[in-house]
Amino acid sequence: MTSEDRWNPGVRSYASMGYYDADYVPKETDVLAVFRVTPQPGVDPVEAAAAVAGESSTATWTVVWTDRLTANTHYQAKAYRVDPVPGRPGEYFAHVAYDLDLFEEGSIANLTSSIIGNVFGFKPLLALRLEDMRIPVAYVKTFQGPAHGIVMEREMLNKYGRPLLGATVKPKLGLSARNYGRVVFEACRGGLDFTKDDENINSQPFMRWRDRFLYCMEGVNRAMAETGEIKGHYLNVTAATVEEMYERAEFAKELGSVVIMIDLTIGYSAMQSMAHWARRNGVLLHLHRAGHSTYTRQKTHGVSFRVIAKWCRLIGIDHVHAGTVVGKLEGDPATTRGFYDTLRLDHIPANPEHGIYCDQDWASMPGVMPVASGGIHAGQMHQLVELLGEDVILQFGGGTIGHPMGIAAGAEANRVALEAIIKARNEGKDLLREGPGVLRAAAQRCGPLDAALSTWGDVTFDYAATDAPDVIATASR
Ligand SMILES: O=C(COP(=O)(O)O)[C@H](O)[C@H](O)COP(=O)(O)O
Ligand SMILES: [Mg+2]
Repeated sequence: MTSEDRWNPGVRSYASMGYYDADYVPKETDVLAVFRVTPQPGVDPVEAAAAVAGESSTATWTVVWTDRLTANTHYQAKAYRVDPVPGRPGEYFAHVAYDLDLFEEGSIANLTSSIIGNVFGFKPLLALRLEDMRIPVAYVKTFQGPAHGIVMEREMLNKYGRPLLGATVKPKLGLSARNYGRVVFEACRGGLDFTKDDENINSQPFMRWRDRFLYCMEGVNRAMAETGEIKGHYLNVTAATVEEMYERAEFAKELGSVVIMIDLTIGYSAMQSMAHWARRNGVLLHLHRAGHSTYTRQKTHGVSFRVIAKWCRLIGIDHVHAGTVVGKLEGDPATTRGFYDTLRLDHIPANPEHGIYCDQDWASMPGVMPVASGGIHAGQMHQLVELLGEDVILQFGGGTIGHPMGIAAGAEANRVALEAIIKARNEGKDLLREGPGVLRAAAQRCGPLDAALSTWGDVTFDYAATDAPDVIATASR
């Protein structure tokens, strides 16, 4: 191609416009993205990858002469590697590099408007999934990061050496504020560290937010007085406007709450505003990933949750739901491990077996506390600790509130099970093999745990995972 051809008016391939460069060596400061591209029949995978690079950076469908008024090649994203996905005919991993200058500092809204802006609707692609991103340290440093982070949270709560325990109040909707507060009190006095509003508890006619906050904090304060431990209830401040969320958050702080909660549905800019508020006000920020499965679960189209996890860490969330593996909701063990590593570690090397396609260096940005929640119970405690480690919040909603002897007994069962399993871990026991025996032994001295094991001990959710990594063979498949 002569340079004159490149600027002839009309339509030409994205690859020939410069959006594919097999020789490109990414710079340390580039933002990298790995997409799973499924081209339409007859569309060349390299051209499809170039189109993704083009449409997510500077290109449109035709040559435009105004490109020549810019440092065009500098601003063009470049697809530099296209590999077939193992075992998935018709799908390709396309690696794309974006110069740092394409993005506004500290803005997930801006980053996402490029990377997942238009391109997911592009007709020549049957489907498109953002699998992973490498956020360069130069860009990491433009974000606040977790309002407090894992280390600081443990200091604030004065709780070390074990996972934290929580419960989502059930039923999800319909309780009056006073009864809701009773559930909070019972669960906290029984041994949990936290209780939690559900994702869809905001300010409905059956319970307005101010009443809920008052009765929840009454429950938290009474439980703290009774147990001598710090307790919290994630007061969900999700609302229609950011102004309203600020008002609710201020009231939570005024009542002495250590934590507030938001839902992913509020959007990235609102999340960033709330993260900045949380840092300014010394209140932990819990995020429920409500809605994420609409676009994270299916392998061929959408955005992997590992990317959402990275964005959450940059945004400044302190807690984020990240899966249980053994519970009622989607969670392949290897993929979930990738999410947990992304949230907690300082440096994460590429490891396709865990769905991690790019090295990620967080440059000491604090870690986000992952939350395991959704259909878990005390009988799984050994698996949860083995699979998810220590820096995690284990949340048993039904698995506390559904206990046959009552809510405080449900909480006690979970706390005793956890402490027995942590003791066994500290003694070097093999949790997966010996864990059930450890739990049975603890249940002999704890009626509530005995009742939990006989009610739920056999409950499992054994379904094939939808979102397992595509590598040659993994232990999880
Ligand atoms: O209400 C619950 C769990 O209740 P229960 O403990 O009674 O099943 C949460 O909304 C889910 O955990 C969310 O899922 P995820 O944590 O995967 O985002
Ligand atoms: Mg829920």
